[in-house]
Parts: sequence; C-alpha cells; structure tokens
Amino acid sequence: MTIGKIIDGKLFAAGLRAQVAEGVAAFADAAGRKPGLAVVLVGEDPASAVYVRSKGKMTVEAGMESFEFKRPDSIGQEDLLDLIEELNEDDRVDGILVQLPLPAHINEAAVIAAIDPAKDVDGFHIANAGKLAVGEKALVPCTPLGCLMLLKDELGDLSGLEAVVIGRSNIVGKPMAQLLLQESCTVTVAHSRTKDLASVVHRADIVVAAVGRPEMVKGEWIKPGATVIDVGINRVPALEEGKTRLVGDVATAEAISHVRAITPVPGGVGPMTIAVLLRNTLVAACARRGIAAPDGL
Ligand SMILES: Nc1nc(=O)c2c([nH]1)NC[C@@H]1CN(c3ccc(C(=O)N[C@@H](CCC(=O)O)C(=O)O)cc3)C=[N+]21
Repeated sequence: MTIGKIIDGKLFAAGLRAQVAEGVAAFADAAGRKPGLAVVLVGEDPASAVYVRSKGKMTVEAGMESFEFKRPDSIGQEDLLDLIEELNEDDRVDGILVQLPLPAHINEAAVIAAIDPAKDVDGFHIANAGKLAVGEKALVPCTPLGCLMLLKDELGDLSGLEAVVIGRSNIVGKPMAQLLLQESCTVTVAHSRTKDLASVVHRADIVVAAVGRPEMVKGEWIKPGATVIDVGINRVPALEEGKTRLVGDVATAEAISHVRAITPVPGGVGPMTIAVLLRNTLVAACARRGIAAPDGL
C-alpha cells in the first residue's frame, strides 16, 4: 500500500505571506503609505472573533495597516451600509472584508453589493464574480485561489485533467469551478442533489471538497493517484469529554492510501485563505495606485 503526500498548506502560506511582505515594502516605498485592510465583524460569534484576530495579526506581520470594526448583532442594515460607504471613501483602505455570515436581519447580498469592487478583497461582489466568469482580471475569492495555488504547486499544468468540485457555494464551489475551467480542466460541480456522488468523484484526477459535512468523502471514492483538496473545517466532538477537534470534508485516514496528495485539516486550505487575503489586499492596493503588482503572486 502506498501512502500519499500530505500537502503542507501552512508552509506554503508562510512562503506566500513572505512574498506579500516584500511587495508590501515596495508598495510603501512607491506610494508613501502602507496598504490597508479593513475587517468588519458583526456580532459576538467567538469563532469569528478568533479568525478576525488572526487575520489582523497576519496583516500587521506582512507590513500592512489593519483596521478592525466590531459592531453589535443589533446593528441595523443602514448603519452597516454607512460604515461600508465610509470605508469605500477612505483612501487608506485598500481592502474591505465583511466577515460572513451576517445576522439574519441583514441582507448579505446588499452588503456585498455596497463594497467598492476595487476594494472587494473577498472577490464576492457581482462585478468580480462576473469578471472571473468571463476570464477578465478580477479579485478572486481567497479560498478557491489558495486551493488553485496548492494544486498547481503539486501538479504543474492542470490542462486536460478531470476535476470534481463538491459544493456549489458562491464563496468556494462556483469560483473554484471557474478557476479550474480557466486552467483547462474538465470540470464537474457536484452537490447535495448529485446522484451517485461516489462514482462522480471516482473519475476525478482533482477533487475539491467544499460541502461542510465532516468526513463525508470516503477513501474508496477516490481514484488511485488523485489529488484531493479538503476545504471543510468542521468542529466535531473529540474523544475526551467536552473537547472538540477539527476535521475536513474528506475521511483523510482512509483517503491517504488512495491519493497522490491531499491537504490536511487543520494546516491545509485554512492558512492559504488568510495568505491569499493579504495577497489580494496588496494586489488591490497596487491596482488602485496604478503600481505594478509583483510577479508571481
Ligand atoms: N468575508 C469572509 N471571508 C472569509 O474568508 C471568511 C469569512 N467571511 N467568514 C469565516 C470564514 C472562515 N475563514 C477561515 C480562514 C482561515 C482558517 C484557518 O486558518 N484555519 C486553520 C485552523 C484554525 C483553528 O484551529 O481553528 C487551519 O485550517 O489550519 C479558517 C477559516 C475565513 N472566512
């Protein structure tokens, strides 16, 4: 039995952040100010607060300015839209990220639509989604772009490969499919209504699992030698009473003997998401200032 490679997303992300930091220094020299990222967090969800803190820390470590805006759950939609308008107009702010999900009384689509597409470092605005779909230069959602970077690093040219994306969200599944199509993969998007998911997955050279169901992709579904990117970050009860642990959407222990390579959870796609967020912020800052972004980002 052969054992596949575990892709070190944490290491790759650290390398990307170091590259971003170099570009940030060059930007600061040329522009006379640092690139700035504004993160808006609504409500008190402890997990979201942890992510926002970690994003802020890495933003500063990359040499950028971090602006954090915490608002109570009770904030009205108009007040949130006013804040976004302020950030749109603030020249020190190159990137705006509104942490999702938002409370139920707020219309998420309206909030995303209010963000200046040039500052939409999540790539969630319809203008950016549309540009991605027609192959124009766009700000691309961080998680799928991070997945693509890991895939190209592992496989090189992806042209002609059979890719199956499990999940059809606007945040991961759909943009992932667009990126793989752009790389000339043959792309299938599977989802909760897909019939016989096991055999759909079994034809894939590349599997990207982004469904949010703990270990739902089984080892024997994987074609021998396929590369698997596990986007899921699911908190499940640990053996020890009262503790939890993180698992992905793929049953990794089973899959490892089928794959060429697979991303772990944690330490795979998660760290890439944050590194690409910093990359997107630098790219947005350069574009807004008419400065060339560093090559190879
Ligand atoms: N507008 C918006 N953009 C986002 O990008 C966004 C968001 N909203 N809402 C929440 C999700 C979640 N998210 C993660 C980023 C990094 C890790 C990450 O680095 N995870 C570590 C583990 C962290 C842990 O131990 O809990 C890992 O996988 O190794 C996880 C989750 C970005 N999100």
